[in-house]
Amino acid sequence: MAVNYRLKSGKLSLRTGHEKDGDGLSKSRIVVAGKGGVGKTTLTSVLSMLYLKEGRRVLAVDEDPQQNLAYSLGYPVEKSSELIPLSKNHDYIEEKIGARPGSGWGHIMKLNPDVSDVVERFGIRITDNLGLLVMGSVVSAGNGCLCPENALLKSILRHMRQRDDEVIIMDTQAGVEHFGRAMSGGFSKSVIVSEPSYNSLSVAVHSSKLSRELGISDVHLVVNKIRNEDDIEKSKRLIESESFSSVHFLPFDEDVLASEPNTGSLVKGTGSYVSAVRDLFSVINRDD
Ligand SMILES: Nc1ncnc2c1ncn2[C@@H]1O[C@H](COP(=O)(O)OP(=O)(O)OP(=O)(O)O)[C@@H](O)[C@H]1O
Repeated sequence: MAVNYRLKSGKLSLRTGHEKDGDGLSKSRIVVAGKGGVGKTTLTSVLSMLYLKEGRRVLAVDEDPQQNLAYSLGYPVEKSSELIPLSKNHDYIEEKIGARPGSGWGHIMKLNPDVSDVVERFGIRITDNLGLLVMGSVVSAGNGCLCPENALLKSILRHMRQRDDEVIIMDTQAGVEHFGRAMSGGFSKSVIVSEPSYNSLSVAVHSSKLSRELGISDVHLVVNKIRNEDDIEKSKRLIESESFSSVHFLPFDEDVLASEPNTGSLVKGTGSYVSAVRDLFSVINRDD
């Protein structure tokens, strides 16, 4: 099956805010976005593991309310009650923002608090080189509610410490608010995941435009769960109007479903999905 097709019109390596550490290794910050259920968490997890295999440190950030990234990375499901997202940690929110969620109006909120301690205090160490921060999200009718939870999440992305040679990779909820937060947090690349359907690709094209408008211009598209050549041809037509840094087609692979919830076994294998993700991995890191 054809995978990792790259659009001729695609621009490569437009980057902003891309830091290098003392050894010249890139301090990448990657945001993974897309419609619900398209495969964002699985991909975030497999990419994280590929970075680990290269000897990099990874801080995986879960901004998806489904909160499945932990299990996908190997955190025991039996310990789920210990996974409290930061958006629900009311004591920390009050300590940093000066207001408790749900405490009503009339408080003066600190909008730029020092949250550089967040990874040390609340990060979950899954392995020596793999940390996880479960952010959670704020469900609100409109975008960007001015509530203490949102103020905290925004500050965390802006100020969380990134260690030398560490990659930060963030799994997001469906929607677009996270691009604003990611940009203010210095994210340099977005990986937009879609299925090969009209609705899903429309969201992907819209997300790509927003990502660029909000300052993240290195945008890679992943069309996941490809079952045949028709899926590829249809997808190419539907994304014609948009230019991506690269476009990748990942096959539908029963092994992915069988591996749930922990993607560890996938990465050890040579199945069609993980092989295609390895190609994606080398393209998104090509210029780092
Ligand atoms: N290439 C693939 N082949 C087969 N199944 C896949 C593939 N990629 C992901 N899946 C399956 O699709 C389902 C959704 O995947 P995942 O949870 O990663 O998506 P998501 O975008 O993070 O979802 P949500 O938005 O609900 O958090 C899972 O059951 C996963 O195993």
